[in-house]
Amino acid sequence: MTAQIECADLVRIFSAEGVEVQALQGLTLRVDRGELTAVVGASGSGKSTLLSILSGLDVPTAGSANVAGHDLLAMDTRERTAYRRHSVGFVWQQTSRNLLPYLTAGENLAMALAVARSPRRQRSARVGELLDLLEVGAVRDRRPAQMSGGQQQRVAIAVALANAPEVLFADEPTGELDEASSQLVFDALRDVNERLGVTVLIVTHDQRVSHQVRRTVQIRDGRLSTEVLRTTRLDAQGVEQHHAEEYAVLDRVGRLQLPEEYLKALSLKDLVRLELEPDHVKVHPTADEEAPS
Ligand SMILES: Nc1ncnc2c1ncn2[C@@H]1O[C@H](COP(=O)(O)OP(=O)(O)OP(=O)(O)O)[C@@H](O)[C@H]1O
Repeated sequence: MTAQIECADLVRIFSAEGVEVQALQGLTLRVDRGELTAVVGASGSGKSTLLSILSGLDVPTAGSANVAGHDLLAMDTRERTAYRRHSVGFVWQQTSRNLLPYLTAGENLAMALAVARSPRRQRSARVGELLDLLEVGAVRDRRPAQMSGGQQQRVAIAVALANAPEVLFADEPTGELDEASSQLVFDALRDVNERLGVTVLIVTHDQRVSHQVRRTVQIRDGRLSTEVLRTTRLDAQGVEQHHAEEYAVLDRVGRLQLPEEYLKALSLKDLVRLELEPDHVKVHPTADEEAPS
């Protein structure tokens, strides 16, 4: 498989009024071409910082980042603009960032196609095709305020696909939607991923996204901590069974983050005792009297 997004040891330090904040602390992530992946994490974990870097809006303090064959640290301003215009697409949480309020769905899309330099004579047909793909052909002549939240986001996905991007980034795409509309938007993202083969990265604080995608990676304190992989199998009756398994991410130097509930359940802190067994590693809490003074 070819990597479509590859970040290694990403560090981003912000300095404000003499205080340093390490938003990313050595984050490593690989997403293969055609994958549909979600990045989840609590507020402040570093999700927006990662997305700003991947979308070419920000540069990391250290590490490497490569998207669709572009080295994001080596690009000059012109290459950065071309990268954003031709290689990647964006869907943001707020409609106002995705669609112009005074244009209809069709006009928004036609404008995105013009910016993407799509041949003029094919534009009208492309508008129809993309709106139909997202099942929002019926709102072609409506302005955003005349659409439901779910329709706005699906039109936004159509607009994001206007430049036929290799990678689609979606930042909290369901943040302002109810459960039913969120489902439609996730279905739409899954559909464009499957039908067009575009690599999709969804960034969200909503843990429920892991039911919607095959792979969910969790950021904690600016680093990947766990990964949930969902698989679908057919049972003996031929009925689809979904199975989700959570893995801890082990980085190149052997660091891993234990899930917070494990730390709490066994009061694990500061020092733990490790024991190597033939096929696994045990982690024991250290009793106070055991701990070196
Ligand atoms: N421009 C900045 N200057 C200073 N600190 C920043 C800046 N941007 C982000 N941070 C800090 O970096 C850390 C990670 O922030 P980030 O916005 O990436 O998290 P997040 O997971 O996207 O959070 P949220 O879900 O609330 O948007 C936070 O501690 C944040 O306060």
